[in-house]
Amino acid sequence: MSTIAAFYGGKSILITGATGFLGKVLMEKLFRTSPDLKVIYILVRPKAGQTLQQRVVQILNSKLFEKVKEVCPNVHEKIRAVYADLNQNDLAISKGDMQELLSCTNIVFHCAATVRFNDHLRHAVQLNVTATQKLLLMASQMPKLEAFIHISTAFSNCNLKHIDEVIYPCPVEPKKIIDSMEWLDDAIIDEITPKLIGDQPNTYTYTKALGEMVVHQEGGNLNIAIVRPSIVGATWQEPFPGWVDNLNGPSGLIIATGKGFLRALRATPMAVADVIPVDIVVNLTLAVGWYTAVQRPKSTLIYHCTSGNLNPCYWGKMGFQVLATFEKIPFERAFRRPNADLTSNTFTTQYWNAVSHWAPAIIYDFYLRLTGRKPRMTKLMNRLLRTVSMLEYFINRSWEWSTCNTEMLMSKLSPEDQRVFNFDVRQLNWLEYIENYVLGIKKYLLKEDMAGIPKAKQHLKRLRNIHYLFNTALLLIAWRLLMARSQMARNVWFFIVSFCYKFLSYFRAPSTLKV
Ligand SMILES: CCCCCCCCCCCCCCCCCCCCCCCCCC(=O)SCCNC(=O)CCNC(=O)[C@H](O)C(C)(C)COP(=O)(O)OP(=O)(O)OC[C@H]1O[C@@H](n2cnc3c(N)ncnc32)[C@H](O)[C@@H]1OP(=O)(O)O
Ligand SMILES: NC(=O)C1=CN([C@@H]2O[C@H](COP(=O)(O)OP(=O)(O)OC[C@H]3O[C@@H](n4cnc5c(N)ncnc54)[C@H](OP(=O)(O)O)[C@@H]3O)[C@@H](O)[C@H]2O)C=CC1
Repeated sequence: MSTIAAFYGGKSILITGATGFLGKVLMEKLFRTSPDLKVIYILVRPKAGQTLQQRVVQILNSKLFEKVKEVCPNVHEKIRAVYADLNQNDLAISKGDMQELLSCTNIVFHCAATVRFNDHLRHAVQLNVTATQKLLLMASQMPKLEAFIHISTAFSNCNLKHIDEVIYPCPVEPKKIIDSMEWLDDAIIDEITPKLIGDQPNTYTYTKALGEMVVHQEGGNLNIAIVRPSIVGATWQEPFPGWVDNLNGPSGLIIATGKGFLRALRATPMAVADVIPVDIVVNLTLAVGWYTAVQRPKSTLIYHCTSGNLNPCYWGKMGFQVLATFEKIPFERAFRRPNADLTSNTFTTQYWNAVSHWAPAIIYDFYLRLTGRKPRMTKLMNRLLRTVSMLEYFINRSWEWSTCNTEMLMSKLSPEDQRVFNFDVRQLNWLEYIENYVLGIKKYLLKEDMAGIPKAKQHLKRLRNIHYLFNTALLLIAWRLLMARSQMARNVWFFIVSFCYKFLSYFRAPSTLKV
């Protein structure tokens, strides 16, 4: 029997961000391995016209939870959705709910965050810093609390090249930032944001670093640990390979490449693609929860959940494998054939942007206009290239994360726990993982049917023929124009034609002799 699974049995667990990518996989694993847990409280807000209950039902009815429903048939009774909005100062939790949470919770997993790189600083601070502060305050009033696990990111200190499992000081104290957000107006915040974030690339990594500092400063006597995952990708093994349900990290760019929109990317092929499967992150997080509660380490331990130092994959290799997978498993209704280049040269990137992104988009919009339809490709391209520019920082650099605490924890696990809560990234086969990732995007994100693959392949063949035809026509037109204007071009043309003629006559002569 797994010690970790047994530990969560009978426990009341509070999860924030349970409706997010990581939160859902965390909840699934908890129910699957510890079906006898008492209750999982999830802090949820209504969204997109759905009530809390509708959101929970939607999650439970998804493919991700199919196995859980077999192992834990009464799973719906064990989830308690609590209305909360972490954007509000009091978190908008009702008095009754608050009392229940305070008196019953044994473990807190704080996953909620805004992960948007370009979020307004006020909003990012509210969610990633102030809400963390409020949750710590709540946790300090929970008499039965055994551990508080905070999910941060390995990129919270991405202004450094080598990152240890420690909290680095912030140039401005989080408390001062929180205070200033209360009285500064949006325009002034916009103005000072670049100065405040300094050498951090965006408000997300900046506020995640502030969030860690808040945990460090205001954790008091709580039993706290911080997990820092790198770029979280689709599931590796559990509950099944390739599950993913949002565009974050590489997923959006894989779609854009597979659909033929993205044909070139400013990325360093030899930079480490520090992607980590979401089930590895979840297994580590649950092991950390157990260890923190049972061993009660004297200080707050930080765990890096990264792949680069133990089993590195590079952006070049990843791109190559993604393209190879499209040969076998193409996406439907592609705009162009998937074929992209990675280049670290800015000039080449601009050239490819003009030739491979803007030109086809403008031509296609022209065609749409001619056929009486609304042009949309240039707008889409604009958004795509803006997104790409936001991600470029992370695909042109490599970082080194030390993983001493993570390795220490692995060594403390029994062989059974190492199997059930496997977070050994050395066992991951990248080629297989990437193939399953692309397949998972097709199935679970794009919701495309596998039966449509032959048709998608035919569509790509048609696109290839159009591509060849278009290029040939373009070449002929260019040549015709050149011939009309340049004597030199005419001379070259004459030389080529007479050479071909002589070449053919040479072969014709012996064959005529034979006859
Ligand atoms: C041999 C060689 C062969 C070579 C072959 C070459 C082959 C090449 C193969 C290529 C594949 C392999 C390479 C993969 C590279 C991966 C890089 C990953 C780096 C990630 C690092 C993460 C590190 C930090 C990790 C963390 O700790 S954080 C967790 C990660 N956090 C995020 O990933 C948030 C990202 N997003 C945003 O930050 C916001 O989204 C924002 C983007 C600002 C827009 O923001 P905005 O302009 O305001 O507009 P939106 O409305 O948001 O979006 C506007 C529209 O863009 C859509 N869209 C949102 N996102 C994405 C996204 N990703 N990708 C694509 N589209 C996206 C959205 O759907 C909407 O489309 P629509 O619905 O309009 O059609
Ligand atoms: N994805 C990645 O690549 C990485 C993620 N991380 C960290 O992992 C954690 C989880 O990320 P991930 O699952 O990918 O992110 P998602 O964007 O998928 O999920 C974010 C979660 O936070 C919730 N949330 C956001 N705003 C509020 C609010 N005002 N009130 C209540 N809940 C709110 C969302 O709820 P709702 O559904 O209502 O929007 C959602 O459940 C984050 O802390 C992130 O920083 C770290 C490294 C990489």
